[in-house]
Amino acid sequence: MTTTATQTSTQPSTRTASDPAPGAGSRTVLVINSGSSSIKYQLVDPEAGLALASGLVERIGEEEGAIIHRHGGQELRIQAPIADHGTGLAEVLRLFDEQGPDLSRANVVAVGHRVVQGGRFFSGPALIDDEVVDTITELVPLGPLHNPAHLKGIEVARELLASVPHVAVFDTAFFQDLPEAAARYALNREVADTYSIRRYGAHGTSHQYVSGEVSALLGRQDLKQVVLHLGNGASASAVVAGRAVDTSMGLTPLEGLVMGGRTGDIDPAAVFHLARVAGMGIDEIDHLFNRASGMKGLTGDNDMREVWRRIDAGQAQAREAMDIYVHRLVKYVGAYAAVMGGLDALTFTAGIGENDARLRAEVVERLGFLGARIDPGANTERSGRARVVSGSDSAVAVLVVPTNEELAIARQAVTLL
Ligand SMILES: Nc1ncnc2c1ncn2[C@@H]1O[C@H](COP(=O)(O)OP(=O)(O)O)[C@@H](O)[C@H]1O
Ligand SMILES: CC(=O)OP(=O)(O)O
Ligand SMILES: [Mg+2]
Repeated sequence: MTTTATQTSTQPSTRTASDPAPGAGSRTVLVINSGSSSIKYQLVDPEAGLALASGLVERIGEEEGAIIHRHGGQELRIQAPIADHGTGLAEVLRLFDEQGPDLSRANVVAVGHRVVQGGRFFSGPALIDDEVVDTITELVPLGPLHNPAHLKGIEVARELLASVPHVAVFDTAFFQDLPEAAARYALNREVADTYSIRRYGAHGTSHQYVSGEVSALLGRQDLKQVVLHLGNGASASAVVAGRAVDTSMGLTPLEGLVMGGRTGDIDPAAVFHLARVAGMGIDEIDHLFNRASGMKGLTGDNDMREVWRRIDAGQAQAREAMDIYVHRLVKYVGAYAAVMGGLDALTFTAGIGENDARLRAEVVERLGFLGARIDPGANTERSGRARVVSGSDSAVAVLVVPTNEELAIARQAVTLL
């Protein structure tokens, strides 16, 4: 295990307190955002929009894991293998004990848990009890990469922080009342209804938060918006006047855009074909589509920075993979503009959306037919702040808005107290 401590100024988009002690009487929420191979966390003062501490557990289950814990302007980095999400979270709580801030003195009023798949059961945050845990467990087949991680996190957190309420905030909640034409597949009605097969979407907490920030930034509530959440998982949403009208993830977070390791859209007949002709089993195909495809399956690496390095080194397959990624994005933005009958604002968010100026420029260039024009200066600015990156001659406002699922989760969690 190696440990390094450094001064840091890189922080999530929640303002970070240089003085780690929350103001007298201010309430805080500990938010746990378990991804497929990582845990992001923040200790948040939801009223002030202030992160008192934040961090990240990376590469869970791999040979070389890492934990980054930030608070009071300090960043502590620990390198060690992390077996699973339960171990990772226990380690994070130990770091709070050892490095601070002291959770017992931080007036923690709730623990907020991100849960990707809530199926048709949750249209808002839920106080976690055994019944809610059972429902999240039943939904594992519809959130195979995420719900098992959330369950581990919930189990460990409820055990170690037993005196505060735990709240689940679902990625699917924002999409619960999608128009039926967007949510229902043209699958046999009886089968679809018996097995609850419909579009549930995901990343909804992020799409709701980011589209709300865009409305505030542009000073308009009636916007027709497309939000592109481009992280390791990636999704697009169409939002009209604050309500989601379509989204690219479907029954599970597999459908839609090209992702780090997931195919996104693919003809379901590929499944029949691989089973019949290649003799593959259903779990093998699941792994192939969910983990061994996307940018990783096309180039050998799921990190967009590495894909660009390979493009710059002249690797044709990497350039082709980027073309597939961009093509899919352009297709979705065009389709959603048609669905909404126009497009006022196009926003990029999450790890790739926020940081990859080159990708944004390529996508906006291809959307020139809609009148979209990038401002190269604003696009390549490295401030990390929410901003408009389109030119003054652009018919569509193009923006970069850092997502903050943790702050949004904290704000929703306190509504239940
Ligand atoms: N400067 C950058 N340029 C391009 N991609 C980046 C950059 N920084 C981070 N990323 C991408 O962001 C991804 C992670 O995004 P994130 O939203 O944290 O995903 P997740 O929540 O799914 O883990 C990484 O896979 C990496 O490809
Ligand atoms: C739903 C989903 O894909 O989440 P993430 O991007 O955090 O893996
Ligand atoms: Mg994410």
